[in-house]
Amino acid sequence: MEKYLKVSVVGQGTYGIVYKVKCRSTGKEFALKRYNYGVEDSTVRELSCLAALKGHPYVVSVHDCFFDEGKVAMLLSYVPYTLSGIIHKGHGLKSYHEPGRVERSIPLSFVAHFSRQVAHALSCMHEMNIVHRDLTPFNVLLTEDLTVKVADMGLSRQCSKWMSPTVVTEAYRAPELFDECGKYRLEYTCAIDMWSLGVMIAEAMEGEVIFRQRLDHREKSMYRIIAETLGSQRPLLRIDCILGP
Ligand SMILES: Nc1ncnc2c1ncn2[C@@H]1O[C@H](COP(=O)(O)OP(=O)(O)OP(=O)(O)O)[C@@H](O)[C@H]1O
Repeated sequence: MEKYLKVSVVGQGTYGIVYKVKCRSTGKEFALKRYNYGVEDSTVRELSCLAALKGHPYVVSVHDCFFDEGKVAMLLSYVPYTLSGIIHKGHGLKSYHEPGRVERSIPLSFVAHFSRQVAHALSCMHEMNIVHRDLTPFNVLLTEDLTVKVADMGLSRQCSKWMSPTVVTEAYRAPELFDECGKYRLEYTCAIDMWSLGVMIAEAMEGEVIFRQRLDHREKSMYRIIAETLGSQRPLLRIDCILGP
């Protein structure tokens, strides 16, 4: 770790803290993800999935793994933007401005661009029978030139018949993970990642999180929110935005 200087904290999640660090000799920037706990299942899964996907153009690259202050730490390429930041704050979108288009927060060309790259990464993972299980706009990172880097594989694993159902951040969780009463189901496939991708595409098109508790609603199960949103009068995606006038 002496080789690197911690510059700032760039993220904090359930499993660890992520620092921006600088190599003392080359000045090159990296992200250092230091896990909160010892060598847990999630640590091993994340490392083995990232190792299996090493070299994939749309998956974050891992460069090294060592101990930092007694905890396991992983050195990753530093990727400055999150898809969430771009959708909701427009970070990094300058090069995707389309003159003459109806004003919207996210140009359609960018939606097509990120969807294709995330789908490419998922297709490669699914071919290896790896399911990501936590695909959200916070875990889809983008470089300065807006290349997608899928990150956070802490919940990723080899797909099998029965798996833990308590996965994926609620708003992006596929309906097959729970039933109408909100009870969890153990049987699902890699298809849950495709649902999460679809929800992210809808979020980018609409500029807001699609499946969420509304202030005027009483507490509802996510299953109900999904059913009511998809069954509502208002079309979720405006087809005129896709096809143009
Ligand atoms: N390679 C990276 N470059 C820059 N920022 C990163 C990188 N990896 C992660 N981050 C930032 O840190 C945040 C948390 O990282 P990550 O999702 O890997 O941690 P986690 O503890 O597994 O989180 P979660 O609670 O979502 O499971 C990300 O949302 C992102 O903002």
